[in-house]
Amino acid sequence: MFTTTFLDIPPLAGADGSVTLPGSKSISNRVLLLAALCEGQTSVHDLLDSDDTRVMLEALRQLGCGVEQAEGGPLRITGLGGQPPATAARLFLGNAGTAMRPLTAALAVLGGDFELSGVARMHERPIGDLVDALRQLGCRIDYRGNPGYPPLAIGQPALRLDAPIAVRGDVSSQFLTALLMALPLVARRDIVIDVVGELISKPYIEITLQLLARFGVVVQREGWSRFTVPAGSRYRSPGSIHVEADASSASYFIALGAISTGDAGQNGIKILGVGADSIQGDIRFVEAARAMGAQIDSGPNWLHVRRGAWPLQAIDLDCNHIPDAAMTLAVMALYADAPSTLRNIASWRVKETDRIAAMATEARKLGATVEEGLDWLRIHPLPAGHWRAAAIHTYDDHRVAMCFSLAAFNPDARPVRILDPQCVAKTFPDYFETLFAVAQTPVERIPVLCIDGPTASGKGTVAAKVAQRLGYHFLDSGAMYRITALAATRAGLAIDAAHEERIAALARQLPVRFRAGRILLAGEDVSEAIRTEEAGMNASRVSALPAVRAALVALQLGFRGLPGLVADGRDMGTVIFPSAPLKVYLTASAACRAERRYKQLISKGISANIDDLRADLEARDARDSSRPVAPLRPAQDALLLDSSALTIEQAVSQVLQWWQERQPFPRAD
Ligand SMILES: Nc1ncnc2c1ncn2[C@@H]1O[C@H](COP(=O)(O)OP(=O)(O)O)[C@@H](O)[C@H]1O
Ligand SMILES: Nc1ccn([C@@H]2O[C@H](COP(=O)(O)OP(=O)(O)O)[C@@H](O)[C@H]2O)c(=O)n1
Repeated sequence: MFTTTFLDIPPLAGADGSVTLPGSKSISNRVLLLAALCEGQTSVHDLLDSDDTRVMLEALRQLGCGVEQAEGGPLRITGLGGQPPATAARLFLGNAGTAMRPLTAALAVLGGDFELSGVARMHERPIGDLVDALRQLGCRIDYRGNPGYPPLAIGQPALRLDAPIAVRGDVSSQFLTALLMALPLVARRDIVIDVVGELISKPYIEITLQLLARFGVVVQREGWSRFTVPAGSRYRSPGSIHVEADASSASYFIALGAISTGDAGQNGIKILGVGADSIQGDIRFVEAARAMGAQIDSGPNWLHVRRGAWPLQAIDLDCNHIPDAAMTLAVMALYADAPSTLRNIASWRVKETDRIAAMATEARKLGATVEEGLDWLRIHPLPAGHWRAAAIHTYDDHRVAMCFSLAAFNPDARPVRILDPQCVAKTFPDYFETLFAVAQTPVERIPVLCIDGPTASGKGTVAAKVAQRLGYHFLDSGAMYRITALAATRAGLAIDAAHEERIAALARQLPVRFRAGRILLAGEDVSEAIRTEEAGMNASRVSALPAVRAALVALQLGFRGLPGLVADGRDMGTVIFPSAPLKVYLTASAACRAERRYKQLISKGISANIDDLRADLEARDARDSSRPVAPLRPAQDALLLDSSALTIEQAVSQVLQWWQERQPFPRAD
């Protein structure tokens, strides 16, 4: 996940490949509970891993339900077979409404001695309507704190199933969902539920009914006001079940397939985890995307989207049935042949933010003409030659952030800045990583920031921090030479000109992997071994061999990936990335650098002598500067930064300021 204050997306040219989307939260927790309540074992595939699902699993374990997971395999739940589970338990359900409500209903009808509680915020979330409905049935539920709110105590019921049960449907559809999942456990006769008030969020009830059917219970419904759980209903495991990916999240990749082509033609985007037969309401976004020209094939649990009509065809659509996914249409409309109108979207005004205003304001920053009404939005296409680089404000709204990333495919090759990119965490923490994995762009469009300089000038420290602030990849090129020197020494090769070819051959095929900040050489963690002063000296020697330098070029170039790269070393700006838009030459006096290295070594518990260190680093400077190939010297267009009198933070700020001055965006703040 990008936790930076902004994320600059370079201009993107195409996309190709497949994406696996995170599982839907509402489906995940329903499936877990149903698997726990039925007979037999259920293999649950692609479960969403989130706080809410973890809380549910822990509760199910406490209730005596078998939960196993083999590495990389599905989760195996052994159901309780509708029998009263462990008859007493204290369940802590965090802030997971999708665990609290259905568990309350299920345990209340089964009976026992249970207590259900959560975090402070959970104790402010109402549950009175559900408790009232369950009490009509004869369930025994007491409030342990404020009436109408958790925590709750549940006892043994004296069930009365003859009269219809009334439940309010106009506050939260979760109360009805909870009853629908609990009542099949005790359906000795037909049980009727009457919904009081206009039922909201019908697509979520649809999901509940579909999942009940997968577990063998078919509920009859009359409109959206009366539901009957037939006598003799009984949960049966489907054996294995896939949790669908979130259909709203799919909309960004459906749009991506519709607007982009790949290097190798129109292979399109394959979306794994959700298919057109999805039980989620937002899957109907597929129809809207088709109307705009997308070519979409689908199968069980997958969609395949290719560009069809181009430019896209404008649409005029009532979006009431897909309020969340429809936001994606607003950005697709920028690539259309005429103005598109999205209607009946009044609910956008009361979501995470006023989404009508937000979409209009941000699209205008890109250069678009947008008209808005109380419950509609009209977006005019933005022709080539009129796109502007824009810093998109995201209003703590994940969907605004995800939608506007698609503007990076504009024909004018303008980058897009997304402010507060971590707002996507709400539903799709790795959204941008997933996008970058399939997006394509000519390599020269991927920005590189080079920091070169002598040893202990602070390059590595500053470069790593700059990379972190920008959300860019980080290349510590010195590490490549250090690893090569280590590999050569271990192979018994003296580091000299006589062994140049053999060491170069070794360097070309270094079995090196970079994982979570660690460096693995042939599977062994060498992160510490390459950091000794001796390893640094050997690296300096090995780096003077031209064939070795040539051998390491491809490995270094390979770090240039989306969204950008910060590279530190000796020749980043002069040899490896000569066209980088910013090159910094970082120095500090020899005395200062010796002192820094001394402190660094002492803090790691390595004994050192400051005079020796200074003599060593001056020798290293001399060798690095005087070698004929890629000598250490500032690139002609490098900016000089002497860090002798600067703190690390000051050096980082200076580099970021220079970087910002080269960007076409207004300042992030
Ligand atoms: N501007 C600075 N002021 C003070 N100490 C610094 C500064 N920059 C770096 N350091 C410290 O100097 C040491 C050497 O920095 P490092 O990044 O390893 O240098 P290099 O990569 O250039 O060899 C580190 O312990 C770091 O914390
Ligand atoms: N791009 C680079 C990076 C490092 N090197 C060499 O590799 C050695 C180790 O680099 P490093 O950056 O890890 O070393 P320090 O600057 O941290 O001491 C240096 O002394 C350089 O000789 C190089 O030649 N070219």
